[in-house]
This record gives sequence, structure tokens and C-alpha cells, in this order.
Amino acid sequence: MRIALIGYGKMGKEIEKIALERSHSISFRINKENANEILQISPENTDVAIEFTSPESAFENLKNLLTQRVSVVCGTTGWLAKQKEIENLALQNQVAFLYASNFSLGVNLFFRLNELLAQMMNKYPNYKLLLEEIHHTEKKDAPSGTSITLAQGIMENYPAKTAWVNEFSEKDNLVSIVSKREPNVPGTHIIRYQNEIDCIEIRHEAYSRKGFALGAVLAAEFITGKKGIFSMKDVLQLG
Ligand SMILES: NC(=O)C1=CN([C@@H]2O[C@H](COP(=O)(O)OP(=O)(O)OC[C@H]3O[C@@H](n4cnc5c(N)ncnc54)[C@H](O)[C@@H]3O)[C@@H](O)[C@H]2O)C=CC1
Ligand SMILES: O=C(O)C1=N[C@H](C(=O)O)C[C@H](O)C1
Repeated sequence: MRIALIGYGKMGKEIEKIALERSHSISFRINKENANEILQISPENTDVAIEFTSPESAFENLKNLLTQRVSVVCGTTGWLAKQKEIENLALQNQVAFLYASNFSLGVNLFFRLNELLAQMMNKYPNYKLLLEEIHHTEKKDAPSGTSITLAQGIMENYPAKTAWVNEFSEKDNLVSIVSKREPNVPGTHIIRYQNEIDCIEIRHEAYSRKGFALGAVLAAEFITGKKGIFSMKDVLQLG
């Protein structure tokens, strides 16, 4: 498979390692400095593009790639207000598009665990809920994309929770997401239900970026040759 890497930073480089190990080749390495080269990417030279850039650049990159009829796996967080527009563009151009806030198998298992726990805790409202995310100090967006997915999973299974906020709050209808930034943390997410008697906590801690990169390459392998909108649930078949 010929992969174009859009964003050759921490994630782009990690993805390249896994892609080469799995016998794929890299058709383009695009960064801020050579961003215009994205216009040269086409189905003639590339099977799939993997986009990990920044919240400010993702929408424009995705628009260009999909209009040029190139299927895309996107891991950039913080641009989702325009997700529907991008999905429609993929459908119009008859290519595949897959976005995930987190590509690691562990986090996708954790998403399911979070939903099951929310379903149970829905019956015990005297437990206060807190969602905490810790990431490296270079991260540009807050809260993390993963914590937004976790908050959505809670709201779908705990109807009294109707919105999330990115601050500490004890309001019963809110999912409170607290974001912390510390050096060299690849990504940690904690969900805690607590009252004066005890505490129930689930936690996912990434030890490196390898799981994110492997998941992104598996997603690229999965969508190659397909058309439509996909998610990591399709790739990992977690049920
Ligand atoms: N979904 C997931 O599993 C994961 C998502 N992420 C997300 O991926 C994104 C990138 O993360 P990192 O690689 O850690 O960031 P990074 O800052 O190390 O790398 C980003 C790269 O994008 C490039 N870039 C910026 N503007 C560009 C443009 N217009 N065109 C092409 N390249 C451009 C920069 O030159 C830089 O090399 C972030 O939004 C982060 O939240 C990160 C890890 C896992
Ligand atoms: O910026 C990161 O590094 C990460 N971003 C993703 C997010 O916002 O959830 C995924 C992972 O936690 C690492």
C-alpha cells in the first residue's frame, strides 16, 4: 500500500515506522514547510493518506485530499465542528474516510468499558463523576479528542448527563473534564465515580505512541479499496 503521511511530526514518524514494518511504502511526507505538495497527491500515486497535523490545518487538508479522490484516515483532534461537511465530501467523491479520536486497541476497549460503567452508575446518582485527561505539554487542544468521545459515551448511557464542560464542576447534569498538561505524557484518561463512602475508577494509560500508530495503519489497510464512512468499531470489530 502507498501511504501519504500528512503531518510528519511525532505521530507521522511513528506511523512511518509501523507502515514500513508492515511492508507498505510512503508516497509523500507532508509538513507545514512543504504543505503545498498535498495538491500533488492523487489515486495514481497514493492508496491512502494518513492525516495527523493540527486542529487549524486538518479541515483544509481533508478537503483537498477528498476532492482529489484520495481516501483518508484522520487522527487530528480539535476540528470536529466540520466533521459532517468532510463526511459529505467523502461520499460525494466516492472515497473512504475514517476519523478516530484514538486509534489504540486499548482505548477502544476502554470506550466500551466506559459505556457499560455509565449504564450501571446511571442508577446511583449520589456518586459524583469526574473525567481527567493528562497529556504532554505540546498538545494544542483541550480537552483531548479521546475525552470528548468518553463524555459522549457517558451521555448516551446516563441520560441525566446532558453536556460536558472543560473545567471542574459538580453540577449534576454535567460531565466535568479536567485537562492536565505534564512533560512527556503520551495520553492518560481517568473516569472516577466518587461519594463520601468510596470511589470507582477506570483508567487508560498509553506507555508510548505505538498503539495509536499501529491502529492508524490498521485503519488505512481496512479502508483501502472501500468507499464510505468508517470508524474504529469497523476496523477492530469489537461488537
Ligand atoms: N487519534 C489518535 O489516536 C491520536 C491523535 N493525535 C492527534 O494528532 C495530531 C498531531 O499530533 P502530533 O503528531 O503529536 O503533533 P506534532 O506537532 O508532533 O506534529 C504535527 C505535524 O503536522 C505538521 N503540520 C502542521 N500544519 C500542517 C499543514 N498545514 N500541512 C501539513 N502538515 C502540517 C507540522 O509540521 C508537524 O510536523 C494532534 O491533533 C493530536 O491530538 C495524536 C496522537 C494520537
Ligand atoms: O495529542 C496527543 O498526543 C493525543 N491526542 C489524542 C486526543 O486528543 O485524544 C489521542 C491521544 O490521547 C494522544
